[in-house]
Amino acid sequence: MTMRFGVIGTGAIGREHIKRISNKLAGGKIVAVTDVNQASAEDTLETFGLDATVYPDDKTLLADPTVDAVLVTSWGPAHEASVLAAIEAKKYVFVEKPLATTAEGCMRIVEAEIKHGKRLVQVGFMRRYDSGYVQLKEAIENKFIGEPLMIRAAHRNPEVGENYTTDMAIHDTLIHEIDVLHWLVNDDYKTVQVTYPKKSKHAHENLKDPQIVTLETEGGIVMSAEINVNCKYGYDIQCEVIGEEGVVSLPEFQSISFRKNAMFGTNVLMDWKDRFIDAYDKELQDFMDSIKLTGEPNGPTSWDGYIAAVTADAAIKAQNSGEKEQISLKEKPAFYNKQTEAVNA
Ligand SMILES: NC(=O)C1=CN([C@@H]2O[C@H](COP(=O)(O)OP(=O)(O)OC[C@H]3O[C@@H](n4cnc5c(N)ncnc54)[C@H](O)[C@@H]3O)[C@@H](O)[C@H]2O)C=CC1
Ligand SMILES: O=C1[C@H](O)[C@H](O)[C@@H](O)[C@H](O)[C@H]1O
Repeated sequence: MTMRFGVIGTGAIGREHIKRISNKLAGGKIVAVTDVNQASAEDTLETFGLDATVYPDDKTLLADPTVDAVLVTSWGPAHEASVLAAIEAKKYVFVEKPLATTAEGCMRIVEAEIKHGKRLVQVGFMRRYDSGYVQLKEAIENKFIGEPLMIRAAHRNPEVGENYTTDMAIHDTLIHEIDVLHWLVNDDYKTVQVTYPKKSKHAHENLKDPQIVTLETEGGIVMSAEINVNCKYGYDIQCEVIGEEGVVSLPEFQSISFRKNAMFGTNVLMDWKDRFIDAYDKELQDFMDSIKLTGEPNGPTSWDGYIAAVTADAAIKAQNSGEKEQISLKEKPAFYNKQTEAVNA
């Protein structure tokens, strides 16, 4: 049975997902698209050879009985309304981060999903499908390094535009580390603090860059995450877990090495599309496969989206206070307690 997708937001990642569902993954088909920029939606039909209907907005797209599931790949502030409308329409939803831009918005989605009675939503925290992070989690779970004590992470972009703000470093960029780091160690966050090293000359006037975010978990693990969005040299994601008896680190992205002009080196990627290309494929294939197999998606849940939103809110508070801020989560509903493994990790 082919899963028929409607796409809400045909921009950069929306097009990446249209391409992979149409040309690479098994079991999906794009049957509907919409974008507030209608020309963008129209353009996808020819660009990707889609046999799909262009709708004026998410509501009319969701009313299409041939749509089984939607991809919410619009701007973050638009996610909550589209996800709630999809749940109301009893459609499966794959939503790119953030689930919603506020913790309250995430809770509205959690409550709507619980009221519906079964999981419909998967959040696009794709790093949980990245083979490097999966290997880190296996090493930790197998006690290969003993108990994890500390984590050092870095999220480096080559550069960002003038529209990129200091708080985006948290809710748009570091949100990936916020989700994946507590998942790695299976521990809840307790506090967060933000410090600002010397400002990079490449950071625009109104941006504090780089930033160092220090997270502490309930179990006492201390995580230091560097956000550096004008590093110039590449798109570079680092993660090192220091344990009682050893250290495990993300592998460098696979590339040939070279010897030339008295130099020895390897290539560094410049774009997130390439660094996590396999993880994007796996998360969407798992979304389709697990729904077909169990009737529910089993990737990152709306509750994971809530945890990320609460933590990001506290980190943004810490950006402004300079203090160690508490991270206070509501009690996790039993509805989200079912442990699941990716169907095709
Ligand atoms: N998982 C990941 O690694 C990544 C996730 N993202 C997330 O994906 C989302 C989209 O990001 P990009 O594709 O980079 O942005 P983009 O700006 O390239 O595309 C967003 C599209 O959504 C459309 N749009 C905005 N509001 C809409 C609405 N209410 N209804 C329909 N269409 C609407 C815009 O016209 C635009 O075409 C963001 O939430 C972003 O955080 C983006 C890049 C990477
Ligand atoms: O979600 C993303 C991308 O995946 C990159 O990791 C970030 O650097 C970017 O800011 C964000 O939009």
